[in-house]
Amino acid sequence: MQAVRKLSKYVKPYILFAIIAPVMMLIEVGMDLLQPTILKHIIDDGIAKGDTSYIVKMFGLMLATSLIGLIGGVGCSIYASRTAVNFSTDLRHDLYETITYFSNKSKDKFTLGKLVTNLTSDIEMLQRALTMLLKIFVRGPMMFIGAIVIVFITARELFPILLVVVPILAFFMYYFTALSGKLFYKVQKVVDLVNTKVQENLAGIRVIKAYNRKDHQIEQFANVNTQLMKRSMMADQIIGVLGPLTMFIVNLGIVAALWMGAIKVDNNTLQVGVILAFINYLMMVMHGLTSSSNVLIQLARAIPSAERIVKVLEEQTELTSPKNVDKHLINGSVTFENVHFSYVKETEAVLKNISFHVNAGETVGIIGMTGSGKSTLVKMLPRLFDVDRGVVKIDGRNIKDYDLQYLRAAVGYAPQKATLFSKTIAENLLYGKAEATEQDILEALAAANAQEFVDTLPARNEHVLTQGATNLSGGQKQRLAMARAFIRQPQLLILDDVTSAVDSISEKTIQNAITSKFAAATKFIVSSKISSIRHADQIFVMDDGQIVAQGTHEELLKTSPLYQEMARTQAEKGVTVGE
Ligand SMILES: Nc1ncnc2c1ncn2[C@@H]1O[C@H](COP(=O)(O)OP(=O)(O)OP(=O)(O)O)[C@@H](O)[C@H]1O
Repeated sequence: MQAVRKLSKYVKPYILFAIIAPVMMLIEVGMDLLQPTILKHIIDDGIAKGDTSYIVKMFGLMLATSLIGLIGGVGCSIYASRTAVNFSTDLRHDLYETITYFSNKSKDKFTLGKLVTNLTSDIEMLQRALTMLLKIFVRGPMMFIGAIVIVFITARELFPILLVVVPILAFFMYYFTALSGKLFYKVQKVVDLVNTKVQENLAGIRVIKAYNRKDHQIEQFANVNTQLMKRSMMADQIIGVLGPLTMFIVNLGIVAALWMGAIKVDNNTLQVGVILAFINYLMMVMHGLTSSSNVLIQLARAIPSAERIVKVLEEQTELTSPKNVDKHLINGSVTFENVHFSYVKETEAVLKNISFHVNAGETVGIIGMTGSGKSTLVKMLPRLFDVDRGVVKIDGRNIKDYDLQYLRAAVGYAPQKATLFSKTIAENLLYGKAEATEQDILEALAAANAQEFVDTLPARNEHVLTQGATNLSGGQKQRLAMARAFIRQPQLLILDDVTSAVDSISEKTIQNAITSKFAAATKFIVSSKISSIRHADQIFVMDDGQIVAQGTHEELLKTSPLYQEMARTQAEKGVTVGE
């Protein structure tokens, strides 16, 4: 419930609509409540007495109240949906923004499937709940209370029936409403699982096909799908009992009213119109209660959604950016002092006691076994993750003391996995530098040795990439990702294993371009190939989260057994280690 209160601020800008909607609903309910009484008068004072002009007058009144009720109902629907749609649009916007600013740790914590559920079905659930709340929350109780009061005033002879029927109805409504909250919470959990599975399977569809795991994946999906089916079925069936059950109780009430009424009419102590009006009001009592309970069920379903959304909105980004810091020009010298880092708290560190200093403009090669922490080390520079212990400094200043945006603007980072967007090549490069000119784009593409293949595409720079850039080869993707880092003209250039899928001739061209065009930038080149880093000013050899050796290519060939081993195996495999 606290989550609902926290989200109520999103209704505030539309508070006027949110007030008008229930007021309009009051008008509709008021008119609805008048109908049975008018009917009673038509029967008892008009038809029974043969007073035609009275009957016509009452029909006119009935029509007028119906029309006013219609205006109230339509008005309520319009304003309720205006409030709810605006509420959900604003909330979706904020949620999306929050997720965009998530730290990588937060992104790993909330799975993609959960975040997609948050942005789609959770918000939709809240929108529906709000619409119902504004439309029906007034209608239900008003109709319920109004009908009871009118029966007490106009059909007191049959009032005892209400005294029996209403508590029974109320008990069942309460019971089912409480139950539905628990049931739908369980359903939502499986919806998360289904979304995560869909997301994962679709993203990895090529691997699944290549490894002939289609049947296995379909079977896995079928399992979660069956779980969802079972839980949804259980929830729907249990909640589905409520409707017929309430109708049954009301029917018993009608039978009792007819029986009691018939005796009283026979004794001339009751008029027929009163019985008819009572039956109508009894139905209204039931509708009032059912719609109130429907709103409560919808709210109960929306509460877990609200809680999940609030959890995302309140996720503390561990990365904080200091305010109003002076933005002196970044030169690019880098110092790591006793840096420790682990992705998951209380697990073995991925970076252990890393210390080094790199002068601005130097090239650092990072090589090591798979999983030794190379990518993790370079991710500390643009603060994709923050160190657990120790300090990372740029130009002698702790990177946490830099404005985050400013710091990142100085870094050109081409990650190991070339993530490109389903936009044109030019637009993808503009992610690196929004204000880049056509000339900048051409130069960046040339430096990444990508111009040649881009020129062969029919629309060249305007060639639209598919989602995940599946219409490019691995090496082409890597070259575009590199061009995106180059176009920034960064002070710190980080290339994380970006030439693994690039042929050796192209790699040589790229290396030459980096040396000539980015002479002033400090360059971190992660690679598993010695040929990619052998000219670096310093090479770090990493093993199990530590820098186990450091020096130039020639020095390491003499001093580091691990480096020697890598050089030997790469030479045996025919990988060029030297020129
Ligand atoms: N997001 C993450 N969450 C948890 N653990 C992670 C995450 N990313 C990497 N790791 C773990 O951290 C360790 C170091 O990973 P890292 O990617 O830095 O290695 P690497 O040396 O770059 O490997 P490779 O050469 O295979 O790219 C590995 O054991 C890996 O499983």
